Amino acid sequence: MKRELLHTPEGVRDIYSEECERKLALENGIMSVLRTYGYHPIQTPAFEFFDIFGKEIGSTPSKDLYKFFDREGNTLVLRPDITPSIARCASKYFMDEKIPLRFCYTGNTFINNSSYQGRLKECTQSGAELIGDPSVDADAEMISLAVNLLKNAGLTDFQISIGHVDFLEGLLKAAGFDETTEEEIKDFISNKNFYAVEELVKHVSLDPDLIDLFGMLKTFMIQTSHIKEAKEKAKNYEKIYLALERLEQLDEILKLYQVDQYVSYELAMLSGLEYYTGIIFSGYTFGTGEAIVKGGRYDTLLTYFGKNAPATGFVIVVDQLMAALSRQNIEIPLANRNIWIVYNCQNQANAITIAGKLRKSGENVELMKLTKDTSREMFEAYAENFNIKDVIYCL
Ligand SMILES: N[C@@H](Cc1c[nH]c[nH+]1)C(=O)O
Repeated sequence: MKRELLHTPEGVRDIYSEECERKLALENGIMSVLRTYGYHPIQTPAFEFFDIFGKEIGSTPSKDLYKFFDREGNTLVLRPDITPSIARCASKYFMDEKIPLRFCYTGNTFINNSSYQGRLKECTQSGAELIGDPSVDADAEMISLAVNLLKNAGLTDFQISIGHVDFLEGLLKAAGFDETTEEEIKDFISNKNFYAVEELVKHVSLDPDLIDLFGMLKTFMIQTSHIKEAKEKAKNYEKIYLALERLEQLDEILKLYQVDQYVSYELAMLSGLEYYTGIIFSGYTFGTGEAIVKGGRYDTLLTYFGKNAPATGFVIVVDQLMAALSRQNIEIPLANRNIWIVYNCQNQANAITIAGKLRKSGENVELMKLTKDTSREMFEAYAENFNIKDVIYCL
């Protein structure tokens, strides 16, 4: 046998035994909370036509997509993100519906990123999308839902950082920078090099209010009092003003949901996804450098599929949440452990009858036949390793 046959490619991994049970328990927990908020489950295919994730959509860059062809010569893509698929689905099946549509899902996404720092190329996301509601109430529902999902998973120490894409967009527009300078500034920001931004801004003659607003980019965990101050300075810049006002309104509603202690505001927040048009947010905790929550408002994405509907949503990155829970020693309660019935040929009928009764009463029963290669002692020893609830011998 070739040893390589046992290997998986870089960036993907097997999940088995208890880890797999924990992951499924976590996913089920997330989905049941999403159901309590009225979200309808939906499943879309793991691969789609290339155009669903094309450049205009603003999803993952083409170089990071897994692309392949079908027999007809169509270019297909393993989904890098599930939101465009839900947008396609909502447009296809609910084109004329005017009331809000709520969908929830769990599925795997595939991004062909560089393998540095052992990043996973296949991730499980559980998420929610709320389509057809332009209001700040919908933004607040998303964020409070994300907080409650994390709390329900057992996390206590986490933060959701919230920003608005129009704060930076508005600043860049008001400053009148050319495209290259805009890109340069965005690069500085994504590398958290705010001094370079200030240097650059200092050397052009800008309204002092705008310079102050640029200065706010470097502050993490902005308080609502800062947002008020910023609004004063943004009076002549509508895009920036409205973004700040939206954040203020959001904060009020998050207080009603009693989740305000888990959120903070970050005006320099950027996302790799270009389809976002409003509030964006991501969640962090100890034990993983990557976001455990990612989301935001995408009011124009559905128009690519012919439906004119605003929308917002988010995902919990299940693998990252699993990693964080494990590093924080937070147990994921497992649904039910197995009972083993160890039997020999003569007692097969009896073993099957007992197993049937136990299964009816809700137990998980695994039948273990004793052969010439196994012994009662062997099963006794294994039972501990496999975290078995009970062993019944029919011998
Ligand atoms: N699809 C986004 C998360 C999201 C869901 N809905 C809105 N945003 C991502 O993969 O990062």
